[in-house]
Amino acid sequence: MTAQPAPDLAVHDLPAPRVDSEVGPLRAVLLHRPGDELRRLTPRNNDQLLFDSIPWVDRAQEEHDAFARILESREADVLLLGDALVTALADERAHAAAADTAVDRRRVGHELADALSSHLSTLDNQALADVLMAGMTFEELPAAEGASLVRKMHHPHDFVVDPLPNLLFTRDSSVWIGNRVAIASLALPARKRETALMDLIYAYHPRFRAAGRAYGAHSAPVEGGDVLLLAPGVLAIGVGDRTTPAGAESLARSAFADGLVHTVLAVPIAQDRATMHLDTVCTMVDQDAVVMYPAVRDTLVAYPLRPDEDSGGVRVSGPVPFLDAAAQAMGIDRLRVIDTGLDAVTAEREQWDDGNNTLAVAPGVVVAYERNVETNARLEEAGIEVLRIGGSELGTGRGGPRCMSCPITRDRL
Ligand SMILES: NC(=O)NCCC[C@H](N)C(=O)O
Repeated sequence: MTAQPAPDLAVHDLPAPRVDSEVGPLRAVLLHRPGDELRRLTPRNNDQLLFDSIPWVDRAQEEHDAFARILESREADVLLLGDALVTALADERAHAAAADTAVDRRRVGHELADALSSHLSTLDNQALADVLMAGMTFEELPAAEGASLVRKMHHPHDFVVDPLPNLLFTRDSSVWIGNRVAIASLALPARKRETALMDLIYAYHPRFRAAGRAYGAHSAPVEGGDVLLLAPGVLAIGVGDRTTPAGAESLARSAFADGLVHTVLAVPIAQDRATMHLDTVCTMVDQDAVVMYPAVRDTLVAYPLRPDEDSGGVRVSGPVPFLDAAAQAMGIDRLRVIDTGLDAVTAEREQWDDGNNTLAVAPGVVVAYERNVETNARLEEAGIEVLRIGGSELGTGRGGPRCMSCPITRDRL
């Protein structure tokens, strides 16, 4: 079996992939509607799978549907990752490669690996996509497959293929810079396999066939939540819990080599769960404005990187204050900071609940979680339009509207 042809896609009617900023009007975006992978979370595995509690899945889906509707109401075409994966699997090469991305021989042993691979190859596109996203337990593997020692010794509820509950955070696994896509190299074991799924989608979905790649999925870790396109030609890359210095340097090298940017600011951030990515403390809300966690406002620094014309490599300077370096690279007098400026406890609570993690749908218009009442009020006082969404269940994975979205096309400013 079993790749079935994809339905005809009117790919030419869709806006061409291209992202030059954080705030240009959003025209196409990749989201992931949370599904059965969230139903795998238990109090025993949620820490390892990077969730802080057990989400109520039906409600999470409702919250996510409302998020998608808001983006559509602002003229953004919403592509769902699950649909994109099924479409990609319609290509026989993707279907054949998919089993390899799911079968970990070291873990399941050679006997079972072969049986599992051949079982996966018999699945239709939708069923295979479901396993790739939601994983599979030993008890779900048909009894006839692989009566191995590994199978006998595992509990029936153990995973033979791990679920990927963090697919929800499409921001982290790929990033568009100009007309190229960088597939992230995710740092933690719970998310590493997301890279392989993004690789299949970008290689085999008809919509992305012409897309060039930047960086390399097997380079040092870079996660998209750390990558902010401050202005055309200017990237900020957070370096901390997830993205490593080597990852930032290798993305910079690649973006310079492709002529996508002229400056990269490598920005050290604390290696804590609360600040796992740069976009947990700072996101752009307008062409010249960010919302920022006050605790980092005056301490954030940057190491500016520029192409070294002589060596063809990367020249580094700094550290210098982040806000100054950003304004200079962006060619503006100053970067306006809407700091959440509240009392320290409220600011800390709202930062934890992704108050700083907004998604701009146009300059001065952002989507934000409604629960961050004080931060949203400060944004509105500063003239930013705030489109509120519920996130009580979505937020259990510690990510907000920016984390849950990968812009594919934004209009140029
Ligand atoms: N850009 C982001 O901050 N993404 C949120 C990712 C949350 C996810 N549970 C993780 O720990 O990777």
